[in-house]
Parts: sequence; C-alpha cells; structure tokens
Amino acid sequence: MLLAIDCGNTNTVFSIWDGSRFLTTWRTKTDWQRTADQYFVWLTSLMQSQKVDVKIDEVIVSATVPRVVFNLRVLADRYFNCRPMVVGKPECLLPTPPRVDPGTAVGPDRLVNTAGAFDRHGGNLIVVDFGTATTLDVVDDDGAYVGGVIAPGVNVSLEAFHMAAAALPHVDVTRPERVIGTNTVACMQSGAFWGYIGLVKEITARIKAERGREMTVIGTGGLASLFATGDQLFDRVEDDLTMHGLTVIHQYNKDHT
Ligand SMILES: Nc1ncnc2c1ncn2[C@@H]1O[C@H](COP(=O)(O)OP(=O)(O)OP(=O)(O)O)[C@@H](O)[C@H]1O
Ligand SMILES: CC(C)(CO)[C@@H](O)C(=O)NCCC(=O)O
Ligand SMILES: [K+]
Repeated sequence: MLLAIDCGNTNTVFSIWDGSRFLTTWRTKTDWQRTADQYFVWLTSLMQSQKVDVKIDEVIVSATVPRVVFNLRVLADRYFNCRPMVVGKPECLLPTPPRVDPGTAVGPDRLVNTAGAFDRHGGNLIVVDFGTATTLDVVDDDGAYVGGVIAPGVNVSLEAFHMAAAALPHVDVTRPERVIGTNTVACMQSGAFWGYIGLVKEITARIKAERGREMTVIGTGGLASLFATGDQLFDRVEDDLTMHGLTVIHQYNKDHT
C-alpha cells in the first residue's frame, strides 16, 4: 500500500492510499530534525489506535523543505523496505514537464497540485493553494505547469503584521461579520479576509486576461473553503488535491518505468 507524504513549510500530511481511496490522513508540524524512528513510532501508534492494519510497501514524497527528505528516505528504507519516489528529483517522472525559465526549481507541491488538477479536470486551469504561501498555478491545455504567482500566505502575513506592529495582537483568520471593523481584532480580520479575497479575484482575472480566455479555478489548502464563503472565487474547492496529485504521479511512474 502507498504512503503519500506532503511536506509543506508549516505542516506535513501523511495519507495511506489503497489504490482506490485514502484510508486515513494524519498531520504533523514540519520539523526537519524529526528522525525516521520518531516518524515510525508516531505513524504506528496512529495506525493502531485507528485500526488501520495494512502493509506499506511504497512511499511518495513531495517536500518544499529539502532537509526533511533525508529522514523520510530513511523511514521508507528502514521500515517500509522501499526507496521513496521524491517529486522534483530527476528519477521521478511527471506526466507533463513544466515549461518555465531554465534553472527554475518549481516547488514540488505546485507540480503535484497541477498534476492532480489536470487529472481531474483536464487543462486550462488555475490552482489556488492557501498554504504557508498563497500560490496560483497555471495549467496549460496539455497539463503542463506554465508558471503562476507566489504571494505571502494568510497566516504568514498576519504573523508578520503582529510582530512588526507593537499594538497589533495575534489574530486567527476568520470571516468577519462586517467589513468595517469596530475593534482592533475585527479590523485586522477584515484586512486579512477581504484582502485575500481581493488578491485572488484580481490575480485570477488578470491571468485569464493575459491568456485571453476563461479558465477553471480550483481552490485547495486548509483555508480555501473559508475564503469560498466570501465570494465566487473558485469553480471548485478540493481539499485533497495535493494528495490526489501524489497518487497520480506515483501511478504515472509505475506505468512508465
Ligand atoms: N477553518 C479554518 N480556519 C482557520 N484556519 C484553518 C482552517 N482550516 C485550516 N486552517 C489552517 O489553514 C492553514 C493552511 O492549511 P494547509 O494545510 O493548506 O497549509 P499549511 O500546512 O499551513 O501550509 P504548508 O502546506 O505550506 O505547510 C493551516 O495553518 C491550518 O491550520
Ligand atoms: C512557494 C512554496 C513555498 C509554496 O509551498 C513552494 O512551492 C516553494 O518553495 N517553491 C519554490 C519556488 C517556486 O515554486 O518557484
Ligand atoms: K499544502
């Protein structure tokens, strides 16, 4: 069975794929110092407590933090007796290679998202992912990633704001009752919520104008469903898009090697 690992700058998500569905999904803080033994103890205790009694014999990893790959390789090798596929490494094939400036190391999460979205919806897409960064990725008609936009993530900007301004507290992003806040927290939440709605609307409109055509917009990442309540930003919200993309790339490599 396949263990798919999506390691972002903030969180790392583990999912077990039985070939037709995900049996479970677990999330932990990304920490490059965590050892293979620590991952294994954590995984096995979750598997036992949720009665997930399966044998993992394949692993695929997408890591936006290069340093975590070493310990995840050891995890796969020592405990699952396999070599992991690592997205972005030359030996891991992509269904359609990206078309970007030479020498650009596209984030593997963006490659995975675009592969997953193309598999489900075909080409001509914009994928918006609200993670540590807010990324907008353009998928061409043939499924290739052809560039996009990287903006600061919602939580990153709120945290930076709190650190930079002495009188501003830490706030969590949420949809405020009104646009005009009548206290500091409500004002900040309004700035974050409506500000990111505006960012996504403006950038998706400009991408469509630059390409001169309508495009399907897919939202993913923990905050996509929250932002979807504010305006018609997305044609679809798919929380499992990155995990789906990992299974697509894994299957593609099995079929082509
Ligand atoms: N309903 C919600 N309200 C507020 N925050 C949420 C909600 N759902 C998820 N989040 C938060 O949204 C953030 C984005 O989640 P996601 O898993 O997409 O990215 P991440 O783990 O922060 O980033 P990365 O993948 O880059 O590590 C997380 O910090 C998560 O705790
Ligand atoms: C932009 C992030 C941080 C989003 O997770 C990641 O995809 C990344 O580190 N990318 C590298 C740069 C690029 O994608 O062009
Ligand atoms: K993510």
